[in-house]
Amino acid sequence: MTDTIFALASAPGRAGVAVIRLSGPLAGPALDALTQRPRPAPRAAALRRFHDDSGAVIDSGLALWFPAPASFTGEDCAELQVHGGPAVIEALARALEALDLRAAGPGEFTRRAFEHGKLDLTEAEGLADLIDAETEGQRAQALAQMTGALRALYEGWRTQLISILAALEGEIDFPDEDDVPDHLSEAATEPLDALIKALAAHLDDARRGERVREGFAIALIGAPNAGKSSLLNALARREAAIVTDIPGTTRDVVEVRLVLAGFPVILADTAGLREAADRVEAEGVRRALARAEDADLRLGVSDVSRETSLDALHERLRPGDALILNKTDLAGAPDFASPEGVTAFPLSATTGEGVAALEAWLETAVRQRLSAREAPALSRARHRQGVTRALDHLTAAREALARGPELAALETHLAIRALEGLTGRVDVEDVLDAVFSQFCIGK
Ligand SMILES: Nc1nc2c(c(=O)[nH]1)N(C=O)[C@@H](CNc1ccc(C(=O)N[C@@H](CCC(=O)O)C(=O)O)cc1)CN2
Repeated sequence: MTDTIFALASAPGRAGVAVIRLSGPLAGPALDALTQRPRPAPRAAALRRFHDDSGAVIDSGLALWFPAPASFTGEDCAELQVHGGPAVIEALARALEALDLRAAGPGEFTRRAFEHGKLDLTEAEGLADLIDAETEGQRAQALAQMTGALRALYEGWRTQLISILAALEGEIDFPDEDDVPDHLSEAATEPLDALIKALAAHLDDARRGERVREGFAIALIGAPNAGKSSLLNALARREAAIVTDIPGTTRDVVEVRLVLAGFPVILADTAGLREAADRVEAEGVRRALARAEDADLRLGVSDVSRETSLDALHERLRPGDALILNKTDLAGAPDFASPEGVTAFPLSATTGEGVAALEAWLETAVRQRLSAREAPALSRARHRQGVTRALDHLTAAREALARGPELAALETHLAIRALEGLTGRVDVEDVLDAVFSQFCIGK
């Protein structure tokens, strides 16, 4: 028989109310034993006293009963909404253990919901992301995924592939020598081409969904003492990085997290780019360059009161990046050209003059690059790998068509399997373990 599990579903610590959730065949009997009263009507809250095995009252609170299959997990479930004190929760946990229930591990409730078909793997991931969401953009993306946006997309592709596969298999079973190429082109070529296009477009999204989930990376780069750390502090509105007038003060990468336009942003200050004085600084410069390379957007910072040529900095910037002409308080309005597609911002990180204009521009840039589109975005490396694998098999299927249906059918079948791995239709035990172990206890 399946274990019956319980867990604190609300956050641990003192709180107004704590929610303890039960799932499994003993949920109903445990509720009866704790309350010593008739079970509440399904999904309706009832005020009850909760007793331990000696009959002593632990607390009074709300009891809820969710009979299978109409529950979050699809099993019999119950909820105890009690006073949120650590001793209350501890005493209830001991009473539940005495009734043969066991404490749940991370993600166990959601895993049971998945196993009972209440949600697919992408929806479970969306639920985990919703719990982790700290910004509005993350919340909106996670909610869409939790309510089936990616599931619908991947299941839709799978359905189309199944009819393509049926056409190819029909061709294998009943070959019609005369018009095989025609038949195949009608039944498979065009739909395959359309799907290849759709999967490629889904992948070619500048990693938008992953950026929303993990953070949009902005790197500050420039010569030593150009004012990168001062700018980081000005944008973070706190003294996150050490600022001195000694060139080479920042040796490693310093990160701050910001929210711009409702999206998470990781702003990284890096070591100044110059011939390093020692091995530690050299490593700092190497890390600075690597960070600049990987960032979604670069802010090239220059000191216009001292620097005479920005050529070296220009080389590191790409269209869409910004050139910061810093220290206008010392130099006045600077006269430097910026590379093609790079926006220049004269400002003073110390006085704050011009910083608001940069902030407004950054906010627009992040919004433009990360805002939701009509089609849902893939949000994890797992999705990217699965869709890439499906696309590779579809491309192989398309190429194989010219040589008859057999190989094309095999490759189409493999593409279907790749999509089924994404939604969790085919059990991939290690993938399930990886997904559900990221959940908190009680979810
Ligand atoms: N107190 C409490 N609040 C909560 C949850 C919970 O478990 N308990 N949730 C937990 O995540 C979220 C709500 N999600 C839920 C999802 C499905 C069902 C559920 O019972 N589904 C049944 C019946 C649906 C119906 O009555 O229409 C089903 O799908 O069959 C309950 C909560 C957020 N708030």
